[in-house]
Amino acid sequence: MSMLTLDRVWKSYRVGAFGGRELTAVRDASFAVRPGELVSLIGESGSGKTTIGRMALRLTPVSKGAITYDGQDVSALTGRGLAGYYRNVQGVFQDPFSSYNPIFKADRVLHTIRSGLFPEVGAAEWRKRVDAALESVRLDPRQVLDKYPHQLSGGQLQRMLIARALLLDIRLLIADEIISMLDASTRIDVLNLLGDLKARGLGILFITHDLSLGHYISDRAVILRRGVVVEMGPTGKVFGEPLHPYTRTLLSSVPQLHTKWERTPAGPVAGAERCVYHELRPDEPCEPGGPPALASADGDHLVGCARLD
Ligand SMILES: Nc1ncnc2c1ncn2[C@@H]1O[C@H](COP(=O)(O)OP(=O)(O)OP(=O)(O)O)[C@@H](O)[C@H]1O
Repeated sequence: MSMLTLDRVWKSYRVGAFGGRELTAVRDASFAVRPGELVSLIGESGSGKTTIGRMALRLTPVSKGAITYDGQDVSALTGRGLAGYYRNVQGVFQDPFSSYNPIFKADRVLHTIRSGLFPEVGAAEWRKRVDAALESVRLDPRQVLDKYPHQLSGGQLQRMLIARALLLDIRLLIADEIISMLDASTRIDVLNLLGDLKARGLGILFITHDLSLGHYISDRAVILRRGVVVEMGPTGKVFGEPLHPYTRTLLSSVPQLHTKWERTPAGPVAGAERCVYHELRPDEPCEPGGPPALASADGDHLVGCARLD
C-alpha cells in the first residue's frame, strides 16, 4: 500500500500587486510513494517540485485534490493527528545552514526532540539513541557533537538533519534538493545513505533537478514540467525508453564531459509532433485543459500528452 498519495493535486498561488493574479504551480498531479521506495521527482527550476514537497509537509495548503498518508487526508489533520503525521513524515531541504540557528550548538536539533516528543526517555538512553542515529548517517558523534553550525561542513549538517529525522523514527522522508549544495564526493555518500535508509523500509521522495542523480538511486521517476506530470514509471523505463519529448529533452541536456551544456529551451519541446499519449488514446481531445490523466504505455510506465502546453 502507498504511504503518500497525491490524488489530482493542484496548487495556485496569488501573485502580483495585492495578489490580483493567480499562478498555477501544480496541475492535476497524481503519484504515490510506497514504503521502502525512493521516488525521484524531477523537473527544471520552477516546475513545482518544491511546492509539491511543501504541500506534502503541510507547509502550504493544497488548492484542489488531496494528499493522503496511509489513506488519511493530510489537509484534514489537526492536533494529535497532525503531531502523529510529523512523527512519521519529515522534510530535509537544500540549504542545511538555514535549518540551524547559528547561536546554538548544532546538536540542539537532536536534543530538542527529546524534550518535545520523548520526555519519558532518560538522558543516558537519549544520548545512546543520538549516537546510534549519528552513526547510521556515518557521522562520528565525537566529531560533530558540541559544535556550532559554522564549525561543521554542509554535508555534516545535512546528515545531522537526516539523523534528526531518524531519531523521530520516521517512515517517509521528503528530501528537497538535499545534495545540490554538497561537493561531489559528499553527494555520493549522502546518496548511498539514502539507499541504506530505503533498505530499512523508509519511503523517500527525492526532489531534484539533476537527472543523473535522480537515476542513481531511484526506483521510480516522476517527471514534472511546468507543474504537470508528463511521464512517470520505473526509473529504468523512464530513463531507458523516455516517451515524452520533454523527458527526452531533459535527458539529452544532461551535461556531458567535453561538451558545452545548453540549458533546456523554454516553450514547446522539440519532437512534440509525436505524441505517444495520443497513439494510445487517439479519441482523447487535445486542447488546453485537455487530457487530465496519463496513459499507460507499458504497465506502470505512464505518459502524458506531448502537445499540451
Ligand atoms: N509562495 C509563493 N508565492 C507565489 N509563487 C510561488 C510561491 N512559491 C513558488 N511559487 C512559484 O511557483 C512555481 C513553482 O515553484 P517551485 O519552487 O515549486 O518550483 P521548483 O521546481 O521547486 O523550482 P526550484 O528548483 O527553482 O526550487 C514557480 O513559478 C514559483 O515562482
